[in-house]
Amino acid sequence: MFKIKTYNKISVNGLNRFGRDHYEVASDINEPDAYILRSHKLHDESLPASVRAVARAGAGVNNVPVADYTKKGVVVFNTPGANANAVKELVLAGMLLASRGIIPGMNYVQTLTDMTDADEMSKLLEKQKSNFAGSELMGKTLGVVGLGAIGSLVAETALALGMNVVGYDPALSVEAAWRLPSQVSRADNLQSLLSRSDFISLHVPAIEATKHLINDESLKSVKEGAVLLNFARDAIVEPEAIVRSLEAKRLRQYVCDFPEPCLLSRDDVYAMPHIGASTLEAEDNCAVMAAEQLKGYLEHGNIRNAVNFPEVSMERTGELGSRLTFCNENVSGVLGHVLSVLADHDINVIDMVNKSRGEIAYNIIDLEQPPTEAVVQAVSSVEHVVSVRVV
Ligand SMILES: NC(=O)c1ccc[n+]([C@@H]2O[C@H](COP(=O)([O-])OP(=O)(O)OC[C@H]3O[C@@H](n4cnc5c(N)ncnc54)[C@H](O)[C@@H]3O)[C@@H](O)[C@H]2O)c1
Ligand SMILES: O=C(O)[C@H](O)COP(=O)(O)O
Repeated sequence: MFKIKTYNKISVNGLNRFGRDHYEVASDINEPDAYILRSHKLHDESLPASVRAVARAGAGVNNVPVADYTKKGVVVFNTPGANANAVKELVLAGMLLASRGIIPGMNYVQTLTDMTDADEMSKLLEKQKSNFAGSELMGKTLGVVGLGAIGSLVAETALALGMNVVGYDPALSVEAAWRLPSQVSRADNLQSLLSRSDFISLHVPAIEATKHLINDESLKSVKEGAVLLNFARDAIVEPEAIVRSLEAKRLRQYVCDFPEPCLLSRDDVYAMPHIGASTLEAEDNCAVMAAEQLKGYLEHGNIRNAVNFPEVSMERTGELGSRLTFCNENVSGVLGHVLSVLADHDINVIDMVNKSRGEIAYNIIDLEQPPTEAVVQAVSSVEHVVSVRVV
């Protein structure tokens, strides 16, 4: 029986993937084997020794102390791309809201509650509507910072609307580059993108390198009257610098999914309560993907879409309970040492895989027979071995 502790509201379609004959799933559970969560912040919480894996049903893992968990041999998963379409659609809404007098126009209409005559109301609205005129997206330039799962979809949609798209992503993966429409032109640096764009949309992770990427200095490069959209994370922008740029009428509008106190009560800020991924579809996609990844790891030791461990998977060759998995510090000699422990105990290896990522290595070894507790203890005692499981 595996125990899964949930944080946040996780889609039931995802949680149902954990068959209750083999899984206990609850928000309040002792000695869990794994967590499944969304934005709940784990930094200030101690981690029970029983936890072997954490699945973030979503993209950003800045709410998880990944480096610390890696040292403890805890695998951290996310669900790449599973909520990208939801965010893309909201970014599109954000661009439209910033281009047309939709919000002020609708707010104005709601002030006319004293009017009783429809003809009179119609005449008034026809007279007032010029106050809410806007402009079109077609022909404007969108700068996309970060061309991963969300950024590439935003770029594609903008092109379909007749916009020009310029992108900046110094860490672009080969896979992401293949996904990118060829019409996206490449900016050599952030300044170049900012100076060319009427709309700027941020789609980078919140990591040390992106902290306050948008600050007083970078905002100097922004084209006068540009709109900045931040559906990525609060930490990527310095909010006071945004306010200064809006006051100076350099930025025309800031549209974001991460409100902060200094941004409130301003007509030039449209702030949403972190709803980028809050659609039925995205919540299902993320939860199902997170659950399947956890199951693959807990039941078979396979790792798919971890942010801190290598991608490792191996067909089972032995019976249930005869697969040994372990992770170790990525130094030479550990695997050899473990294999000699197995040989010393007369245990034959049927199949194995060993992969590393940064400072960690991970191994799956299928054995001819289930290892005894003494064997597991002996493997756990090998220098640099961080954690061992039998599945
Ligand atoms: N508002 C929401 O509800 C919501 C939903 C999903 C994701 N997000 C946020 O959006 C981020 C991106 O999500 P994604 O699914 O596209 O992730 P992703 O990993 O597919 O893409 C991120 C891209 O950013 C690039 N990047 C990294 N550092 C960069 C830098 N300094 N400058 C430019 N590009 C850089 C990476 O190379 C990658 O291509 C997430 O990390 C999360 O913080 C928010
Ligand atoms: O990084 C993400 O996937 C988003 O910010 C979504 O967060 P949520 O799952 O809390 O809505």
